[in-house]
Amino acid sequence: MPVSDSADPGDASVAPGDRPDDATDALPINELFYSLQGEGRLAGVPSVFVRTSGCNLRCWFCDSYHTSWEPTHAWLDVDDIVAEVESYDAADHVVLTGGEPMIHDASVALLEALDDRGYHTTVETNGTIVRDAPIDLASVSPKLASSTPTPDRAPDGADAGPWAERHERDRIDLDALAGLVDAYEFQLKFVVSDADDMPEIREVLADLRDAAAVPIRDDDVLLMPEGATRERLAETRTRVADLAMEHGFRYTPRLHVDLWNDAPET
Ligand SMILES: C[S@@+](CC[C@H](N)C(=O)[O-])C[C@H]1O[C@@H](n2cnc3c(N)ncnc32)[C@H](O)[C@@H]1O
Ligand SMILES: Nc1nc2[nH]cc(C(=O)O)c2c(=O)[nH]1
Ligand code: SF4
Ligand SMILES: [Mg+2]
Repeated sequence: MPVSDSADPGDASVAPGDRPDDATDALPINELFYSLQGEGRLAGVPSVFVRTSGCNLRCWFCDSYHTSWEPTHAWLDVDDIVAEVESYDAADHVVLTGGEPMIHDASVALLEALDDRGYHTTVETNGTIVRDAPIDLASVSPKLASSTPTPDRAPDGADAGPWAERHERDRIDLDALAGLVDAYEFQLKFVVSDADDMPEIREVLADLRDAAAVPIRDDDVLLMPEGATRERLAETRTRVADLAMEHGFRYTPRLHVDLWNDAPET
């Protein structure tokens, strides 16, 4: 279901002005669709994707530009989202993603409603916000320095502007990361462009192992090649696979890019 219509000015969240007054349990939804989980330890599992709009970060490479740099969405009540999810009869997994789904209070109500109906829930999150919700897999993708937008490195036509500083300030929050790994089944999914990313991954991991109460195994750590197109993935995936073997971490493909070139609703 394509549901993007109203445009926003592109601040951290979505513009409050276009939110219906009675929308206590509503979410700004950019798209809702049925596909295969393309990433991580559940890659290949048929899943319904609920993509919220609005993000507190601005990765230069964001493959969901219309939820971050230029957010678009329609406001949907949680009940209506659940009904749409239920219309995909074959699915028993739901992936809540964005944008950053954890910036929205109503994500908790949605996850509770999905849990009540027996769905397995994955939340795709940048790991900067912790909420208490029924999450079966916290798919945490901490953002490295190489994700920070700069005047030379921003999506086409976008102005990194104040986001360079803000993204850099907010992208790693060790307390939030520790809160997530302590509370939920988790995977840590790092977007990797090249070998220069590895020292920071090892540093974040060492700090997180100190901060967390639970063990973080090397196979909880996934290296995902940076690339929103087949062409770009062809440049990154083999070197990222080699890095996974060299460091003893897990590699994750991006099946939806291989299969559908990351077209909308895939
Ligand atoms: C669009 S984000 C939404 C969830 C959350 N904001 C986050 O970043 O984890 C979904 C996933 O796509 C990854 N991602 C975004 N752009 C990418 C790109 N160009 N190449 C590889 N992974 C990318 C993110 O790191 C995250 O794991
Ligand atoms: N097929 C498919 N799998 C995905 N796994 C995580 C995604 C996301 O954008 O969060 C995603 C996505 O956009 N499509
Ligand atoms: S944190 Fe996620 S949604 Fe936000 S800009 Fe980065 S990849 Fe895009
Ligand atoms: Mg995606």
